[in-house]
Amino acid sequence: MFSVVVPSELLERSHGFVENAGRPEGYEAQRTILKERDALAPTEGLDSDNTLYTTQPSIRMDATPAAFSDGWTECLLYPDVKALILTTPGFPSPLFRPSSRGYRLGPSPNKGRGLFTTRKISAGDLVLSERPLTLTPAWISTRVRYLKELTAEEKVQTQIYEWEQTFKVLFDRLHPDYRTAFMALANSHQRDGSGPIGGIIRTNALGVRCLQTGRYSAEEARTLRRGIYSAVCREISRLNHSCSPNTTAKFDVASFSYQLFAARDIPKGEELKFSYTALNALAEARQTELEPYGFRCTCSACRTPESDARRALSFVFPVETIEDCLEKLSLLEEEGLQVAEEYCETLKSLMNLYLGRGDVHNASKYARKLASRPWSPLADLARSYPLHFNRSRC
Ligand SMILES: C[S@@+](CC[C@H](N)C(=O)[O-])C[C@H]1O[C@@H](n2cnc3c(N)ncnc32)[C@H](O)[C@@H]1O
Repeated sequence: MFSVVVPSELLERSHGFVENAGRPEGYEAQRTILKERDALAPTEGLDSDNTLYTTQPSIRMDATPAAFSDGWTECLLYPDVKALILTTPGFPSPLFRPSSRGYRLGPSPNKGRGLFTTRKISAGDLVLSERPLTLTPAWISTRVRYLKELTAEEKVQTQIYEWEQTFKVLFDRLHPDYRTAFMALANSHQRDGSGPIGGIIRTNALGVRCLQTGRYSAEEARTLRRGIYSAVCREISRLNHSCSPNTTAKFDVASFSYQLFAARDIPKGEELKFSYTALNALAEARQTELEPYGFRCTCSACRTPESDARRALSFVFPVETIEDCLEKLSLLEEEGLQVAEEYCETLKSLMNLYLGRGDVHNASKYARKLASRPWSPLADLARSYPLHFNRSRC
């Protein structure tokens, strides 16, 4: 008998076509997962290593999506994360929505379907907000007992099979309308052993990094995805990828929603896209990151030979003088990287440099620009500066 905790890194390997995919013979699972009836029940006394199925925010058993339009999320999470959610100030606050719907779902050439604007959307505007259908850990420690020594791929396949059983319980808890929406999403993991639910999660999940409770170090979160969650959304998961994205998304714990913002002005009819990869990665590294999604990116950054050098430079460019900052902003803009935190950092530097010169007019201009990037933690800082804000946009 062999007993192994399969590291999450192994899971990353299976994509594309895997020969002999599926559950290897001869293993015995020993997971314990808690199903919960009362979403508001305290978490004290629960085993901190066992995940919990919970509906958040708490709803009545007979709730329907039509009657409760803000929706709710079926979650699989560790008890300390549930405690963090329940004690977040304002939770569960109602969804914050744009004044009118400004997008539609439609066919996107060679990309399946995607979201397109139905009116002009301005930089910094909220495009949509929604509660995810599901929220699951990006990494679950699963101890599996084997009756024979397995190959590395067989271990991965066993783990994938186990995950599917776990996800199936979550899926069965979804409201029938949500189940239909979930199953209608794309699945790029049809031939690597992933089950139908795990495949959809792997194809569509957006990372949630703000549910860290201190159990894991920043390094563990970064390299092993410990404490990071995956949210599958009905709408935002429809966004296709671009290396120069015109939107970015952020999870808000208080309203328990994913929010999508326009990173720059977007004309009517343009496809909304966000980035599935690290923004500072170079073209070949981005293509490698995209392999599990089953496509090669052909966006303009991937087709422009000078892009790599410009992208690399734009992330290391100094911000010591006003001229540096303006040059850096224009490099990032040429790369279409207004969503990068580096862009916001540069706006902050400009604001401070102009303030240092006593130039309140220009300091205010960049403070306003920073304040209109609500996805950045620096936006609040800009709003708190006693500058001459006015209503005009910059
Ligand atoms: C999260 S889904 C995006 C929505 C999907 N297009 C749909 O029809 O629901 C991810 C999948 O969309 C497709 N996709 C996303 N971005 C793409 C791109 N830039 N080029 C080609 N296909 C893309 C790939 O099939 C990928 O596995």
